[in-house]
Amino acid sequence: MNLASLYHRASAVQRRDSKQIFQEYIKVMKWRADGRDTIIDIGSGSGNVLMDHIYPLLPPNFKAVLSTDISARMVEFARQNYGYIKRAQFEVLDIACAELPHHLCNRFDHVTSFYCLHWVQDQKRALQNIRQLLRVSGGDCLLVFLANNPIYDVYLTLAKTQKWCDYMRDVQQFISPLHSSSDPGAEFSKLLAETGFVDYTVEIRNEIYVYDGTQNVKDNVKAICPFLERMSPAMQEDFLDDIVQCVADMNLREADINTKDFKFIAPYKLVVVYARKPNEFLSTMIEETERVTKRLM
Ligand SMILES: C[S@@+](CC[C@H](N)C(=O)[O-])C[C@H]1O[C@@H](n2cnc3c(N)ncnc32)[C@H](O)[C@@H]1O
Ligand SMILES: CC(C)=CCC/C(C)=C/CC/C(C)=C/C(=O)O
Repeated sequence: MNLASLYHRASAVQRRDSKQIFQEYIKVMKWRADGRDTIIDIGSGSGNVLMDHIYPLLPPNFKAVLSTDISARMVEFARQNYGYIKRAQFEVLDIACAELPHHLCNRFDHVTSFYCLHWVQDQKRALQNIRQLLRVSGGDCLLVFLANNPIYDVYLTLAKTQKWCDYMRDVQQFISPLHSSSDPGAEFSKLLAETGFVDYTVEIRNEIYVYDGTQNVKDNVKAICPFLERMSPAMQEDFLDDIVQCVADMNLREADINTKDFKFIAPYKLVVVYARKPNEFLSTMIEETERVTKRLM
């Protein structure tokens, strides 16, 4: 994702869910007795959720918050817009990378991530890295991401058409790994156990978001759709029109008598994970086992 300024403006559902869930979990998270917490946020995008909704709720004397994203353009946009915040830092980071930069290992009291992990196909790798970001003993993470969303069915439908298949051959890479899971909670819980988290909850929340107006839903799709940058501007408009028609064919579009436009209904499943890293002894054992396993592979 690279359209930072558009995402900054067209990300209402992401802001709504992230803010609400953080307000709930702030009471559950294990904040340091000295209040000097360090936080890293994964997939911060334009930084609006982290800086406008999470940062103001952090303990008053927290030490630092690191905003990270795989996209250098997103990181630069966030730095331009929020770099004035003294305790905020900004860094490019692929949470599914094979090896974490050494300076990030075992450094953070908390890992947060909002609306990012459904973009990551290797979620086990991501969880291993998240665990390694946390301080050796303890530390916790709050992860909020999509299990499924109708936009993925729209992508899969259009990818089969003669008209768009050439632009969407890698469509599967952009579908949430849990989109077609019959039990996303169990699937992700298994990953958490396999990556050494011993104390965790996984909630699957059935949510709905209503997009008012055709242009609004187009802007929200445009902000996150990975295929548009492969098309000319004229083709982009045609593609967005076909997305809207596909949504209508799925009976997710309703006439809005007040505006003579339409409302677009998006029912989706949201995964909310809260997990704590085990104590030092157990952590060390797990990391040693992982190192030996890697050497034997
Ligand atoms: C939908 S945005 C979410 C932004 C912000 N967290 C929010 O809640 O609005 C998803 C972000 O995840 C980033 N992303 C995708 N894959 C990633 C990866 N492997 N590692 C880190 N960030 C990634 C994208 O570049 C994008 O900025
Ligand atoms: C009715 C309908 C399909 C509306 C489009 C919903 C939409 C824009 C979903 C985006 C989901 C997503 C991948 C969000 C993100 O990563 O931030």
